[in-house]
Amino acid sequence: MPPQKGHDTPPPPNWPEGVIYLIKPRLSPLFPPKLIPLLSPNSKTFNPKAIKHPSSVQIKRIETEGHPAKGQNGLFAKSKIKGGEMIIPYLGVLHSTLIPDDLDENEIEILRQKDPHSSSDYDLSLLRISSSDIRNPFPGKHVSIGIDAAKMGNAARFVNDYRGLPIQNGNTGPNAEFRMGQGEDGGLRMEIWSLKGGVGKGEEIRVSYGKGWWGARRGC
Ligand SMILES: C[S@@+](CC[C@H](N)C(=O)[O-])C[C@H]1O[C@@H](n2cnc3c(N)ncnc32)[C@H](O)[C@@H]1O
Repeated sequence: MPPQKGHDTPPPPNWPEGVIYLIKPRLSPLFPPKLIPLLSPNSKTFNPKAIKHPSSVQIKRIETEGHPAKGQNGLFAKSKIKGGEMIIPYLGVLHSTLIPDDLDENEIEILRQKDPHSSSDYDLSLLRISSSDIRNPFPGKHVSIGIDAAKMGNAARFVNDYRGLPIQNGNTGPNAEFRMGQGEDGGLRMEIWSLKGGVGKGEEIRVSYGKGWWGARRGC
């Protein structure tokens, strides 16, 4: 089968149809060029380096009875991952929201609902800066930058949250976490790191999406 149009390179096994495989983050067409120095502090241009699929992880369909994401995919360790290792950067579309300081809560909510990324289950917050931050090129506006992997991303988009997942190696909590990091090119990015105990061969990599993520979806 020829590679799906739009992929950066042929995707890893079990990659779903309809999602574009990336080895570099992409900028949303609406991303303001003035914000690029925030992403690439060492350069005025956005020119990230390619990131290969790590041999330590694989995407697998979840068949385990009782797993709340049964029938979906998850991210699994193909070989043992030691504690405190960077497992994989989270790639997707980098997008931004500018919120004027003088908006009230209702107006902010209307702005949020207009943002197509706000309803994505694959959207991570990368950076928020207040209007008074000296790095902020938009006076009077709060800037948020996110990474949305709903339509395009790498294997990191398959990492599930630990809540409600079956016990694994005596553990029901997360074995990995999101951390802000910098690529070889100095570019700001979000990464998945193993926690202290590491991840055993064959085990699912599980993070916490945070209470806010679940609160927004459960309406609590
Ligand atoms: C970032 S995606 C994770 C990958 C997803 N399982 C897939 O196959 O594309 C987030 C989605 O995974 C599912 N998910 C992740 N963790 C979950 C959990 N602890 N309980 C139930 N669903 C979960 C939910 O459907 C959620 O919207």
